[in-house]
Amino acid sequence: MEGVLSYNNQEHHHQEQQQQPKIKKNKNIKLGLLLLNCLLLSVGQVGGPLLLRLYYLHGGQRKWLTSWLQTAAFPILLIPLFASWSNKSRSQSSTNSNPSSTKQKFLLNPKLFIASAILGTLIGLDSFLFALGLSYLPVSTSALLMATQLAFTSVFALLLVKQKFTPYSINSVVLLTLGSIILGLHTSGDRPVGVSNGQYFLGFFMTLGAAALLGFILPSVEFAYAKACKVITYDLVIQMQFLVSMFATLLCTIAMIINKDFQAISREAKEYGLGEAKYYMVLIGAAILMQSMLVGNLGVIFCSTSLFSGVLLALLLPVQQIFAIIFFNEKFNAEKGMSLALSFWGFASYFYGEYKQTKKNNKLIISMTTHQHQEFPNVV
Ligand SMILES: Nc1nc2[nH]cnc2c(=O)[nH]1
Repeated sequence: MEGVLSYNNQEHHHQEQQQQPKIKKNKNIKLGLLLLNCLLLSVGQVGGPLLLRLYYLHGGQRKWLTSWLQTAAFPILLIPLFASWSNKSRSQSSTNSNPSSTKQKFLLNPKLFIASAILGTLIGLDSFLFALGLSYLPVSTSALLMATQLAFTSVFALLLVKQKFTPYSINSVVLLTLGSIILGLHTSGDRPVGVSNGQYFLGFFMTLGAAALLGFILPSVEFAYAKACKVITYDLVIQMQFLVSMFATLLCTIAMIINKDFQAISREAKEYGLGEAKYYMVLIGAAILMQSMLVGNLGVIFCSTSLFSGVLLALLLPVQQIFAIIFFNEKFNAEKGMSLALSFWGFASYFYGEYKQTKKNNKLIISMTTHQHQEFPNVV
């Protein structure tokens, strides 16, 4: 008996040793994916709205066109999708493994398909609200209203995915919200020229609506992943991103057709302040960057949580202002500096909380494994 136990112990130890590098490798892959998605989200969220603003600044007026641009670059997702498919079929043919699984290219079940359609329609609507706000409001007011986005995300994350809050994450939400409010409170760049009272208030409520809607969408994505009844892989996430963007683009395309926006593009290009070629470059650049933002967003939620994605978006608000200072010669003032400092502090607080939690979880796993190993040496 003792021999069997010690044999099983040895075997268990051997398997544990074998699994450890695998677990570590998976952890590293997930960390790499998280960093990549943070980068995609950051580049898109800073650059995309700046290019949309550049479109409005030099004569662009089409709201549904700018909404459409926020998701229309979704066909570029076919590149990673085809790369992954061909990679899989190559590795399967080389190992001669189950050929039927090669056919399983479409990973979404009906539940996820419906979720993607609903989320896509909501994102299309959010894009319109966001685009309208961007055209009627000064940057400062827009930032002030966008400050509420993280609060909305936190509340919906609590309701939908039972997000656990720690003193660090609460501190982070408060600091980041405060940072964005300070950003909005400076009154220098008030109502843009040519914007009427009515348009100003429309922009105000539309931006608030966009903040609330995205605050709802982010935890809903996490909710959809959790309720999918399926293991969520990154391949599946890209397929979902493709569908979500496709449905959002469909909504905006219908609105553009009704509004006769497609016919207006060439006319607008000819009259654009920076010239025709730059007009198209701005549109294409905005579309690619906004797609990058969406892909990064859904990816960050997959690797982490919707709350983290909301925290990152809030941090990027003052960073966007810094880039506006660099590229649009906007003024830098004390409020912008203070907002940036508070946002970095909030972000650092969130990270420290996560770091402490991960350390605690790791300790718990180690002590549980050792305990289980001592109590049930035969259990692998
Ligand atoms: N609501 C909302 N929509 C967006 N679309 C692109 N960026 C944003 C954002 O920060 N908030």
